[in-house]
Amino acid sequence: MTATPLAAVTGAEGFIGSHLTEALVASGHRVRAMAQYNSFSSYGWLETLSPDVLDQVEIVLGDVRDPGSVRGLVEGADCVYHLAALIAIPYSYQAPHSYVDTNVTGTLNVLEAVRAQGTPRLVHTSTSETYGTARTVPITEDHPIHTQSPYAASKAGGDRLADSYHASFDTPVVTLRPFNTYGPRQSMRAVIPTVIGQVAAGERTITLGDLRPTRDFTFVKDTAQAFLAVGRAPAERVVGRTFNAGTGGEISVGDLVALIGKVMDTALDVREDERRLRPANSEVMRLVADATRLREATGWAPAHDLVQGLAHTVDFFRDPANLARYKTGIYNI
Ligand SMILES: C[C@H]1O[C@H](OP(=O)(O)OP(=O)(O)OC[C@H]2O[C@@H](n3cnc4c(=O)[nH]c(N)nc43)[C@H](O)[C@@H]2O)[C@@H](O)[C@@H](O)C1=O
Repeated sequence: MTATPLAAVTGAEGFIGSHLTEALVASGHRVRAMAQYNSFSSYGWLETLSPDVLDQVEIVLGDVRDPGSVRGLVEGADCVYHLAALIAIPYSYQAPHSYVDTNVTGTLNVLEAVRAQGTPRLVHTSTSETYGTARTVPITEDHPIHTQSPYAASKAGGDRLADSYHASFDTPVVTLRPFNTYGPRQSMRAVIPTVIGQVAAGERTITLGDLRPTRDFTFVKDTAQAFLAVGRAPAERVVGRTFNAGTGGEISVGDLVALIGKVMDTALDVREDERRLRPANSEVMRLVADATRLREATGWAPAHDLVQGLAHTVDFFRDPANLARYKTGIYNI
């Protein structure tokens, strides 16, 4: 009898991490999930997972900035999924040091722990933001890196460290680069929950920042499957490589508002509020994924189109119990 594989997940209490935790359990893993202690809630979204899932989850409190807690998390794991990060782009202009501490030093701590333990696989999380405004679309992994925010720079720093550990120590790292992921449990600060929340509150004129940027919105359950796919693919196909995870679709923020209105059966007007604009030249204007490499290496393909994913997301945010959780402090920035 083979032992149940143990996956260790940083950022498990967050948006994508909680969906990944569910997907790992559904595919036969035990999960050691690291949740960051905070004064609102210890276990974030992990608290909301079903008892059947939680039966297979060992929750440890820790922080990627603390090498000791990362070492404890990684011990004995068959695969480590590193998702913990500060993710809010606007806040990175105000608190860049925090982003370097968590996204660069935190990643270094994970790499060191994996190296010391000889963990068979590390899946490191990058972001489409590292490409900056697309020079050519769709964006392949060979597109130049152009970091237009401290957030993007901190994530690219983590990516470079991951590459260097593979080159220097043969650390078995795979880098997954998700494009804009959305869905249930996403922070209300992100654009899709912001719009759904305004409509649900009875607004018919939606106020946002820049309406022109285009994005490749990818449903969170598809992103979670992309993590699983690179976590279990044969090493020779994925280790030492970077993979985009996105649908290849493209929609502007303005058109997205109209589409959410359609899904919610509500006609919407939209207004730009210049206080929400990002600093000059910092907004990434265009991101569209070419995920051919991921599909060829693992067979991954998204199972939800934008309308289907938005419908699931609207259902989640319409449930008062879910909305109440945001008010009691379960959120991720
Ligand atoms: C891949 C990437 O994905 C996320 O970053 P994000 O792109 O900021 O995500 P979003 O879905 O909130 O914005 C999409 C677009 O919508 C624009 N936008 C306009 N007006 C508002 C507005 O009023 N609010 C927000 N939140 N966005 C707005 C905004 O400027 C952007 O062009 C992070 O998780 C990040 O960690 C990450 O790596």
